[in-house]
Order: sequence, then structure tokens, then C-alpha cells
Amino acid sequence: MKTRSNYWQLLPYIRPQWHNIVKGFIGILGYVLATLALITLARQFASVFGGRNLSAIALEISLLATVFLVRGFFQSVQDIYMAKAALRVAFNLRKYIYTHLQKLNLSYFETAKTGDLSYRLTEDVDRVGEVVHKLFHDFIPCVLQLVAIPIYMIWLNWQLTLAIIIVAPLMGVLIGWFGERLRIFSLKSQSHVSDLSAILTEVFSGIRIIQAFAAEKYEIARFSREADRTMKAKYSAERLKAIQIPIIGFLEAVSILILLFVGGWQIATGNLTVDKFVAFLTAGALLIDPIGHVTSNYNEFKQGEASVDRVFELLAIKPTVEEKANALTLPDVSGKVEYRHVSFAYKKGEFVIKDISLLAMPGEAIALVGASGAGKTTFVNLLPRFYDPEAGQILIDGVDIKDVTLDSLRRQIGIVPQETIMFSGTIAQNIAFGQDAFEMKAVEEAAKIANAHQFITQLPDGYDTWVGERGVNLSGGQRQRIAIARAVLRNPRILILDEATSALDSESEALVQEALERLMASRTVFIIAHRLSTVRRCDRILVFERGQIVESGTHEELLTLERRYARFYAQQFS
Ligand SMILES: Nc1ncnc2c1ncn2[C@@H]1O[C@H](COP(=O)(O)OP(=O)(O)OP(=O)(O)O)[C@@H](O)[C@H]1O
Repeated sequence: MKTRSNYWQLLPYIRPQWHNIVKGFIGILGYVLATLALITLARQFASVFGGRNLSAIALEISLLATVFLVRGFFQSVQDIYMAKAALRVAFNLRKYIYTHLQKLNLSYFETAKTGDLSYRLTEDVDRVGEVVHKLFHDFIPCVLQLVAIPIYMIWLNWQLTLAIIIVAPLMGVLIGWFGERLRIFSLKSQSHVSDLSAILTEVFSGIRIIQAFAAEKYEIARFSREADRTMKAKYSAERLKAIQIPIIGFLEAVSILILLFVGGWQIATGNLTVDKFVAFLTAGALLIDPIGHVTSNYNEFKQGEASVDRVFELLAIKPTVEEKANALTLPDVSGKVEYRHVSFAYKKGEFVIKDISLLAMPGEAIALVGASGAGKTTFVNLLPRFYDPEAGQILIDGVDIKDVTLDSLRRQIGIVPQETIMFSGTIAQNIAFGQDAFEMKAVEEAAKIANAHQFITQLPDGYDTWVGERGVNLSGGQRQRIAIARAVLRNPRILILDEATSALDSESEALVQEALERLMASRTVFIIAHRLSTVRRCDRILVFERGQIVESGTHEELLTLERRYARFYAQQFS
């Protein structure tokens, strides 16, 4: 059971906008006062209307026109400042969530659906912004009118006021009931839409596999099922609104009929003048609009609450790798890496790394070999703190990596992954990834070291060639050399390389290999090695098995041992 609406959590994002909101409120106040002035003028108008005094009528009309103008001016003031406040709330919230997501652990993104995340950051945040806008721009002014106008009406004639508001409690109950049902339908519909968007992201990124497996029909059926659920949930909400509007409309009509009856009766008995009745009717007419708005706002708030819930659900996820409050900046290191009795489990109790100790000296190249699932990737992922170990310590140059800022730690570690991801931008921007300002000369130098300069200069726009989404296609070997250039430019003392397993043509492989060797020179390197040439050339080879290092030594030493590595070598590399 939810006790407190997540809407309250929006308060810290709304508060900084107070100056815009105050300006908007001045607009609202002016607007409500002008509305009350309209009612008074309507009463005066009714009293001069039958009097054949043309100049009095003209004066009243010009006064009415002026009040309408003033009212319009205040409405604009309110519109401008409230829109500004609401858009800023949405902007800040979106930025905050995005920043928060960047801090979450890899493990979160391994299970999260990217389509769903995008939906929450775009559509859901937009809807939250709309709700804030509606609240200040529509709801609060309407509520103010719904308070001010009835007070004025009571002052005019309390019996008539009573007649008009007699159905209000029933209306309130109905609006509340419909609102809650709408919130539930909305939550369902939003979760279906984001599932839909998750399917789309999955499908378009895996379209090759889908076509290769001739799974189009299967995917179309899956998409249709989800689209159908989305449609049904939306239809349920629309059907509910379609029933609600005439019911509320009928209740409004009933209250007007009661008003006409009581008014007619009071005029007949001499307890009410016609001009007062006209003023009263004007006030009643001016109430219809705010009642309609408050009803639809309430529905929108209930629907919007689903988005607010989904947005704050993201913010509630806490990163498990956290920086200490007093974290230090890791100074430039020489590259000595030490693992001390390190154990790690993705799931409680299921250890993937079991009590490993290791000392890597600056400049040492260490190959990690072993069967798939033995824990090699996990082991290296602990170094940049993508995960934190359950037990043990990892030190760089004698400093515990938990004592330093993530930024300063990760800046000292270069990673060349198996699959190079290209971000939308130019080749130069991709090499200088993560830097706003970079020297073109340095980028070119890095590309030269990475054996990438030549193919880049042959591209139509050279270093300015657009890659990534809808950009130029690069081969596997070219992408790898870009990744190497990225690492060269960063110039880290420690390197993590995950050698690509996919076969490159021999020319490309030679170029990549040469680039890697230049990159590795004089750095501490952990390389998940698949190529025999790499393994042999490393200073030390670690053989992983079920989360432990079972053999360690040079290629020759391990071969003479004639144990796992020798078997492995015979199977894999012969
Ligand atoms: N994010 C994760 N969540 C849960 N378990 C995981 C996760 N990543 C890896 N594992 C498990 O941890 C174990 C070690 O995996 P890891 O990827 O480190 O092995 P590896 O030796 O690098 O294998 P490969 O060469 O296939 O990449 C495996 O049993 C794997 O299923």
C-alpha cells in the first residue's frame, strides 16, 4: 500500500524555481481579481441595461473590455512564468536522473532494458513536466477561482449558492473514484509502452541475428502482442473518461437547473433582484470552466503519478560501487598492481573469484587464459571498480583503490574491449572520446601508433568522417585500431585488453598486433589472450579455473609443467 504520493519527491526540484512560480502567481492573482471584477461589472451592466442610457451602457462595455484585456495580460504573465518553471523542473530532473544512471553499476545495465530506460528518461520525464505545468498553470488558478468565486456568490446570496453546490460532494467522490482507476490503467499502459520500446531497441540492435535465424515472424508476433496490450490498456482509460465526462456534465446541468428553480422562486417572492441574479449567473458560468479543468487536471495528475513513480523508481536504485566521501585523487602511478586475497560473487555465496592474490610489477604484461566462464573478465573488471570485491583488497602503487576517486582511478586504466563501440561523432572525436577539447596533432599521433592513420586519411573526410549511428562502416580490424588509438591518447600506465576472438584477415591482424605491441610497451598490461602470439610474448601467464589461478609462469615454464596450460595449449593452439 502506498502511503505517500511520489509527487512529494518532486518538491526539491520545484523549490529552486520559486522566483518563476512567484511571478506566475502574481499573474494568477491578477487573473482571479479581474474575474471577480467581471462579475461585478456584469451586475452593473444588468442594472443599466434596461435604462435607455446609451452612454452608461457604452461606459460599462468599455469597462468590461478593459477588464478582459487586463485579465488577458495577467493570463499571459501566468502562462509564461509557469511554463518556464515547469520546463526547468523537467530539464533538471532529466539531467539528474541521467547523471544518477551514469553512476550505477555495470551489473544494473546488464539486466536493465535500454528501451525502458530511454522511455523513462524521455516520455515519463516529459509527462512529469506536464503535470508540474498543469499544477501551476491550470490547477492552482482554477482552485483559487473555485474558492474566490463561491465566496463572492455566498456574499451575493447564500441560498442560491447552497442550491448550486449541493451536488458538489457527489461530484467529488465520483472524480476521486475515476481518478484512481485512471492511475491504475495509466501505470499499465506506460509499462506496456516501455516494454514495446525495449523490444524495439533489442530488435533493431539484433536485426542481423533475427534475419539470420529467419525469426521475423516470431518477432512480429511478439511485437503485435505487446502493441495489443498497450492499445487495450489505453482503450480502457479512454473508455473510462468517456463515461466520466457525461456523468460529471449531467451533475453540472442538475446544479444549474436547481439554481434556475431557486432563483426563479426567489425573484417571484421578491427576495432577489434581477441584476443580482445576472451577477450570480455570470459567477456560475465562470465556475464551469475551472470545474472542468480541475476534473481533467485531477485525471491527468493520477495518470502522471504513474510516470512520477517510474521516474523515482530509477532514482531509488543505489549504486553499489560508491566513492568514499573523503576519497583522494590517485596521483600518476607507476603501474604496480596488487590483488590481496580477493574474492567476488555476483550472487551471494556463489563466488566467481576465490581468494586470489597477485602482484603485477610496473611494465609487466600478464596474459589471462582459461576456459570460458573461468572468471578472467570478472577479475580484470575489479581493477577499475566496475564491481567491488566481497573480500580482500586491490592496491595500485600501494594505494587501496577504494580510497581514491573513481574518476582518478579510471583515468589511469586504459581498456581495449573485444567489441569497439563507436559513438556518433567524427573519427577524431571517437579517438579523443570523453574530451571536449583535444589537439588534432595528438589524435593523429595516437592514430599513427595504432596503425590507424593510413586508413583514416583514405576515408572521404579523413578524421572528420562521421561514424557511429548512420555513420561510415568500419571493419572489425579498423574499429580495433580506433580503440587502440583511444587508449594510446589516454596514455594510461595500466592497460586491460580483451583480445578480439573474431577472426581478422591476416593483414588486418598483423596491423592490430603491431599496434597492440606499441600500446603495451612499458605499461602494466592484463590481457585476456586468445592469440598464441600474444600469450607467448607475455611476461607471465595466469591460468584461470573456476575463479582461481591454478597455474602461473612463462609460456616455457608452463609447458614444462605439462599440466593444464600444456593441455590447453595443445588443444587450442596446436
Ligand atoms: N553480470 C554477471 N552477473 C552474474 N553472473 C555473471 C556476470 N558476469 C559473469 N558472470 C558469471 O561469472 C562467471 C565468470 O564469468 P567471466 O565472464 O568472468 O568469465 P571469463 O573467464 O571471462 O569467460 P569468457 O572468456 O567467456 O568471457 C561465469 O560463470 C559467468 O556466468
